[in-house]
Amino acid sequence: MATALRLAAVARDSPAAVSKLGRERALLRAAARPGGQCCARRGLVLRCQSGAATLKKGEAADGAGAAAGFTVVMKFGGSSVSSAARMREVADLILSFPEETPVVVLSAMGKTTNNLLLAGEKAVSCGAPKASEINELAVIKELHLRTIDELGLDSSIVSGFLDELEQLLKGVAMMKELTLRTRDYLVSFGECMSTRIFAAYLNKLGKKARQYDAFDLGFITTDDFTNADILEATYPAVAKRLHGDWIDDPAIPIVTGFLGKGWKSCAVTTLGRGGSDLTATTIGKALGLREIQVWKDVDGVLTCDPNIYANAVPVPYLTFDEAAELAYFGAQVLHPQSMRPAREGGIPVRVKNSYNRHAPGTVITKTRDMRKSILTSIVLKSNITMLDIVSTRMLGQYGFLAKVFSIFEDLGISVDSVATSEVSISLTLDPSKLWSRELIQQELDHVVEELEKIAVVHLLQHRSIISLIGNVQRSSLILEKAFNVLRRNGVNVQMISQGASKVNISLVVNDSEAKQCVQALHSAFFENGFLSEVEEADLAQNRVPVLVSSNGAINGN
Ligand SMILES: Nc1ncnc2c1ncn2[C@@H]1O[C@H](COP(=O)(O)OP(=O)(O)O)[C@@H](O)[C@H]1O
Ligand SMILES: N[C@@H](CC(=O)OP(=O)(O)O)C(=O)O
Repeated sequence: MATALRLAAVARDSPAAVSKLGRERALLRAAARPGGQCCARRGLVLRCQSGAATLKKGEAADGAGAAAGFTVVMKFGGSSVSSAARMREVADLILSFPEETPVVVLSAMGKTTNNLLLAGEKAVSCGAPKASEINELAVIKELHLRTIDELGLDSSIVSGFLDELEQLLKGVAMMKELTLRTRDYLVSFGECMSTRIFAAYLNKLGKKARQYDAFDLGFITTDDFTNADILEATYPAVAKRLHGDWIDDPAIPIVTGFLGKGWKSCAVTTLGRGGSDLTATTIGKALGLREIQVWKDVDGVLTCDPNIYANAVPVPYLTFDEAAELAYFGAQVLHPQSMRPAREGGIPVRVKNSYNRHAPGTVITKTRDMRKSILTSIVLKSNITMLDIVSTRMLGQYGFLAKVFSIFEDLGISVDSVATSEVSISLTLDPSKLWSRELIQQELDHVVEELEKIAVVHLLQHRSIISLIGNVQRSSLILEKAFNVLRRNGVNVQMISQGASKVNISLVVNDSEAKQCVQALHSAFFENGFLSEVEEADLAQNRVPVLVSSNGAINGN
């Protein structure tokens, strides 16, 4: 009966989960294995929580936050909590919203994740006696101990983790090997320490806080180490735990971003770089909260990457679809998968600047007013690989596309943008793969080898995808303007692709000309009065305002 209820809750939470019930059943059995409430932190395998995914009757994931008093998720990235001063600032920011009862999600401090990865890589080849001397280990120790000291906390909060980290690096050095599983365990130290420091600091300020490791809280994932997917059972498990703890003893939850627990391995997993955004939106959906806030070091989602072009300006509103495309095509500001739970839960996401808290930021919702919108943002993904595949079969022979894509399927490589004709296909390889690993030359050679059995293949490297995220109804105008700019700059576009949702037009150019293209496109679309010219023309033609939903459907005229 309890299992049936749990499955019903999973099914209600998301109809898509129904198809996964077999796996969920096994997962629920795994979650119910004895092991106590508390996961053993030390060691690569975590004990499974007892009844992690149970829901009592009437204890729905939807609205559980409201019942427990939680109102928002506030996620702070590494840049927001990079020092003691920043932790003070973030605590002050949270306390400046006394009307809110937040669930707080934190990333690792500053560049700690990068440093942990570098330390792991160095450990593989440095030899066990030298593992303690790895420079990045010293940087991590110094940062965390200094932060503890400056916040007036007890060093025992992190000293056990720092000792264990050193032991782990020695182990890697002895084995001369860093598996993906060990890599995930290694990087988990960053979030485990930042959240403990911050929770202790809030408690010191007199604001009751409770630290949670996501892998202990109910974040259940696939076992795809370094790029795990969150499973449906996570939602009721997280809701139940946060809700229950709040009822027993109210305290602000401080949750590790980025981490989960593999459903088969019971080991620590990570959600891909930047995965704390996904942790935040998952909690938002699990608790049915009013809003999900992701606090960054920029004034919201910008018209392009400020590192590529400093004149980028904030985009005030986005749909979930626009934000997802933007993230998927390489805008580092959001994790590519993070919009999914927010969209499913219908919960607005607000991207804010923790260094400039009064800036309005970007609000991401299902629909938005598109009256004045033409181009929303320009995204650049460099160093991608493009394949030109021309069939050696006769014109009109069917099955060519199927054959090509079955080769990619067999080799486990995802394809991203595609343009086709009767006998040829141009495609780029999925940049989301690059979040977790580089496609190595060997793999590319193998793809070409397989494809050459049915086609003539050209492998083109050092290409960039420029993605124009914009208004569904204005694609001709966007294309006209973009091609004008590119022609004036002497750039030849090598591939064009417009997805079915039409919020994204992708152009492939050479890496060497890509930055200059983005700058020229940005100044043409956003800086030279183009928008007002179009607006005036629209007014003259009496165009009617439209709303566009996140799936691209047009509401209104
Ligand atoms: N379109 C964009 N809008 C805003 N920031 C962007 C964009 N593209 C890239 N970025 C980069 O993303 C960074 C913020 O994301 P991230 O580093 O994940 O923040 P955090 O660590 O605070 O979560 C910015 O500092 C900026 O350099
Ligand atoms: N610390 C992890 C997870 C994360 O989300 O970080 P950030 O919020 O700083 O992008 C990373 O660096 O990937």
